Amino acid sequence: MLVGKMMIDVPISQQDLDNWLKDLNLVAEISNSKAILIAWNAAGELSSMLSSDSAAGSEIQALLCHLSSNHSAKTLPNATLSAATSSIATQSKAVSSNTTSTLSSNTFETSVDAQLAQEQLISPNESISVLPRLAHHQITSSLSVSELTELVSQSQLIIDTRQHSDWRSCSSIGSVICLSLAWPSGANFGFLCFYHHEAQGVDSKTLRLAKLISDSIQHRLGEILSQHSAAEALSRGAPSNIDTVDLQSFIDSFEEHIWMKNAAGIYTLCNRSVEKAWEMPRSEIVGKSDAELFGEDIANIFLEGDRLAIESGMPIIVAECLDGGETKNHLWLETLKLPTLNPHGEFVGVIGMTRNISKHKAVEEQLTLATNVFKNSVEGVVVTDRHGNITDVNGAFFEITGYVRDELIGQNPRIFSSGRHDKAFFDKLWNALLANGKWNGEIWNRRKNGTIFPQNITISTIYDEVGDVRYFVAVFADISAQKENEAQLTHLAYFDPLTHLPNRMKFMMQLKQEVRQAKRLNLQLATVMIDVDLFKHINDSFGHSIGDEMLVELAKRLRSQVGDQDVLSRIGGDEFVALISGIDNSEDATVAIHQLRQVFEQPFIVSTGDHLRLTASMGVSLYPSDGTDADTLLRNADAAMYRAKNDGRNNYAFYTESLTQQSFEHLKLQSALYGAIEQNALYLMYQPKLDLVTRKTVGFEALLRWHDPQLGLISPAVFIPVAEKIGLIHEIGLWVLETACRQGIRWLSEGKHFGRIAVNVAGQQLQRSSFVDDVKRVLAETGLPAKHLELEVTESVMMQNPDLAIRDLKRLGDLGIELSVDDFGTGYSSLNYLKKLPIHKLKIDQSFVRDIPFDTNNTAIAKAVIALGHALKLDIIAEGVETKEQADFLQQNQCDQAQGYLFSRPQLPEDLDAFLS
Ligand SMILES: Nc1nc2c(ncn2[C@@H]2O[C@H](COP(=O)(O)O[C@H]3[C@@H](O)[C@H](n4cnc5c(=O)[nH]c(N)nc54)O[C@@H]3COP(=O)(O)O)[C@@H](O)[C@H]2O)c(=O)[nH]1
Repeated sequence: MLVGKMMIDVPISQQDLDNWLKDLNLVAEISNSKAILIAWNAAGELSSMLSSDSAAGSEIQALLCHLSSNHSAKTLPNATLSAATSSIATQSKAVSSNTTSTLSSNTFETSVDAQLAQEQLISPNESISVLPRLAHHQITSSLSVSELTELVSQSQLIIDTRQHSDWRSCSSIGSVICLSLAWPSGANFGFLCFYHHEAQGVDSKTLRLAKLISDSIQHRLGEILSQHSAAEALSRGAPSNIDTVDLQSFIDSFEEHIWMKNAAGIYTLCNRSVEKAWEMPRSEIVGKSDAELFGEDIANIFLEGDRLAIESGMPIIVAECLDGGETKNHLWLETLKLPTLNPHGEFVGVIGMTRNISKHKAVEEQLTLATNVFKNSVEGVVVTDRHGNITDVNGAFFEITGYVRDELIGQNPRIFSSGRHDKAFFDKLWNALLANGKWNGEIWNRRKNGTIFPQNITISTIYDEVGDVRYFVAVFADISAQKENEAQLTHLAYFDPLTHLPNRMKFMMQLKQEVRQAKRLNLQLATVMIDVDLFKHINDSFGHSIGDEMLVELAKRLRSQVGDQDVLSRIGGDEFVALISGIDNSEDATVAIHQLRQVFEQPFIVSTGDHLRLTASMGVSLYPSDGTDADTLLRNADAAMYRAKNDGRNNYAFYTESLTQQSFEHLKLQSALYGAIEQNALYLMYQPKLDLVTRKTVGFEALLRWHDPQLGLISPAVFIPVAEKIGLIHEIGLWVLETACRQGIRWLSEGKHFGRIAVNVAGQQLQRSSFVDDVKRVLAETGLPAKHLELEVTESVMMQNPDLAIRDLKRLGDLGIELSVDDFGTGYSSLNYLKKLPIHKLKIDQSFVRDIPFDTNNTAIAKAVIALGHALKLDIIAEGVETKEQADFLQQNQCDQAQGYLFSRPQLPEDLDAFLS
């Protein structure tokens, strides 16, 4: 059975109020008590208040406060309580504005004064203010009328409030009767109280009288409701009987499920949608209860919704979820439940209109899920509008970037720019994003604290219904740790953990790359395999940790001996391999080997304090002569190394055996050259230079000679390049200059005229920044006037760095030294530079002098050089003149000077008297 306690909004006439007040006064008088009637409208507002004693305001207030505080103390937290007095006054105003419920003379007055009086009357005084305050909403909604009535009916007759736990605090009331008043349907109307300030003041007789009045009022309420319903129906012009067939057709036309249950909860009506949804015909639905149709669990859910609607007395919307079991989806229903009354105001049942909102719920669930994913994602998420302005970011984003929300909303993501990517990168990104709707890649961005970090980021375009760009969503992960791990793994994969040198795999990659480049640029390479001799003995005798120490130190030493462009790798326990690039021939490789071998000259001082010595065997293969691919080069270097080992260790070998021989020669030469100066093995010879017209001596060229006790006479054409390679050329060059200058001084002191002594300057000498100062110092130290000195610099050296040459040669020229371009015609001279160079003379290379005047090419070149030199106002000297024909030709073609075997071979100074005047 459904129980209805709805609020009913039917106005009460003044006449009825007056009559009820009279009854109240009468009983109050008979029983020597005070009476009060309080009524509510459908909105839960105080609509009528009748009192037998207009002066009993504080008692009424206490009564109200007591009832409400009693309730609110149980159900409402104090924090929800708000100032009450004005609210009660407002209620009074609502009462006064209702003309049908105007209060009689001994009710509260409706005039403004009376309202004010009432406001004062129910304003909190000292004693009341300690009670919880009564707010409008507490009476009207939080403390519902039904609850209040329930409280009232529970305490029908309290003869001594001090003995009653609920009433003990209400000190102004000694005894009280409270009766609830209801409409015929059971809906609350209000309540009736008789009270006395003393205990026992209200007795059972008063109770009987009160019940009489209560019954009378309730009876009258039934009549009022009937009259009101009839009048309403009349004014609407509604038919008294609804045609049920038409009604059925009407409700069948709705998609929603429409049904009606009577007061007993039995279905009396349903539409076609219900039949379809419940998969049963109307005949099986009508006449049955929810429990009969659906079983107890579902029935309870439906009945709970009905109960809420009936209790509230108003249409309500309830959402009901029916469990679809494990295999099926839940069914979500949203039902508008409307409690209905008959014309007599009696509850007759509930009308329901149900929609299936499962789809809506599913979308809602998806949204909740998406929101939670967004919030809780460990990846940073940033959303921008189509202009790129940030509209949302998630928590992970803050954690990763260090920004807070307010700093980001409305900003453009370019504030994270690290500067690592150029415009072309972002152009590509945007093109992909706009063309494909998606872009994924790695970006370096900047945190708020300025540090930059790598992200793996996916940017997606979100379009609206018409396909226009609405948002961009970027989801990214900070991959700093991943990058570090990758770098560590790469290092582990490609580098030796002990020495941190590239390992075999890395070496092979580099070797392959170098071979490709050497092929392209026509270069040569040397691969040097280095195997430490008998390293096992070190490990066995001193332990592996000492062995490791020595390998680390050895790696360091070897690394310091190879160039920045060269590669040094540890490919095995005691095996290293060096890749030397930028070599022109096997001699260059020999020089590199010599340098590598030097690292074994010093002992290795290990942590035990021991001074240990190592030697190594080395094998060399050259690209392209010993192999044109990486594998072959390494294999052949290895084979050469084994040959060196077999030859007694502490040795080296070229893969091509003849090169090994050459290399040994070269090394011998190299070693011998180191001691040549100290051993006085170097000396100078002088070759006269003559004026071609007068045939008089104009000078001598100083030519270096080396006679080694073991190796014999060695040509400067052989040892000067070696001296350059091993860095001895500066020392040797200075010795030549000093020796030539001293010879000049000697001749001067002997009164011999020699013109100028010409000294050859190697390229490396000129490149040295101290060269000009060195020359000045030698002139100063020897005392030779600069006008007796000439320096010969080859054309190719001058043109290597013409700007530097111009600067230094000018300084030398300013001293009074004459400058000649040696081997002219063998290199490429820029005429532009040539005319800027502070030079005095061009020397036609002997290769062009040979066979003139018979060789037409050389003849033409010689003529051209003479013409060019003269055009630049330079003297021309021809070298290597061996025949009279050559001399005649040169003379006829205005060549100024000549030197060569025709006139004299290079000779010792004491043999040159014939050329000195
Ligand atoms: N940096 C230095 N280079 C030097 C020095 N001394 C010599 N050199 C250079 O070595 C190259 C070889 O020199 P050399 O063997 O001395 O040969 C010179 C002459 O002896 C030779 N010559 C002279 N006349 C004739 C000839 O009629 N026929 C012929 N076949 N050879 C002849 O020519 C060389 C001249 O050299 P240069 O005038 O310098 O071109 C050589 O390049 C020397 O420059 C030194 O102290 N420092």
